[in-house]
Amino acid sequence: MTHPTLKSGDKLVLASHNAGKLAEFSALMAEFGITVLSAGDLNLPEPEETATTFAGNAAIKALAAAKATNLPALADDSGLCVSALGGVPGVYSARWAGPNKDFNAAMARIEEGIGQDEREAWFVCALCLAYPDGRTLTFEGRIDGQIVWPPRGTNGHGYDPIFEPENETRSFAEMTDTQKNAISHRARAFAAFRKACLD
Ligand SMILES: O=c1nc[nH]c2c1ncn2[C@H]1C[C@H](O)[C@@H](COP(=O)(O)OP(=O)(O)OP(=O)(O)O)O1
Ligand SMILES: [Mg+2]
Repeated sequence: MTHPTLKSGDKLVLASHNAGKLAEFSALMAEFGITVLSAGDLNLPEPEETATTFAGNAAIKALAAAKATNLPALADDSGLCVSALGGVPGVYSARWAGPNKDFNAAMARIEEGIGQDEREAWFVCALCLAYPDGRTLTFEGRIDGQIVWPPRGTNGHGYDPIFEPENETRSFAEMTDTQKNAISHRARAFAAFRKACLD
């Protein structure tokens, strides 16, 4: 075993205000004995996500939380990239849903922008682990698939109802948390984080 950066009993701040992500992380983190505190529990502000890359925004969020709490912090920046839209909404995925988090409108906007035979899309997740002293480690995961219409399923969050991963017949929203966590962009980024920092 190499030197783990986090061990059982350590505290980790999950620097996300997104309930759907937090539910997925709590399942992924369950077996490690790390005490997870969320940004919402700690009343941490949501920093502006001013970077143009997922990794850049994950670092902004993780560093802000680590400095505010004096604890290591893990942030997730993620989004849905649509090939026919040149990779948009991408880092703007949350902003497309607006302040009221209207993902029905955001999903319709995607469908309106693409044709019947240009359905290719992928989810990206960048995870950044930051320490109060400013050190950072970044990990990425991606899953390819296609945009389906109409939206299908009621599980999950965000754009899950219109994303069908490749080699699957169900959308993410038709899968259980366990099924999604076996293949998702977030799970793939988490596996890299886990290998470097937890195992
Ligand atoms: O597995 C996913 N299934 C469906 N939709 C997803 C997923 N992963 C990211 N997404 C979409 C929705 C989310 O709103 C946006 C990420 O934006 P992003 O800024 O990283 O997250 P956020 O603002 O919701 O919470 P926070 O920044 O506090 O972690 O991309
Ligand atoms: Mg955000």
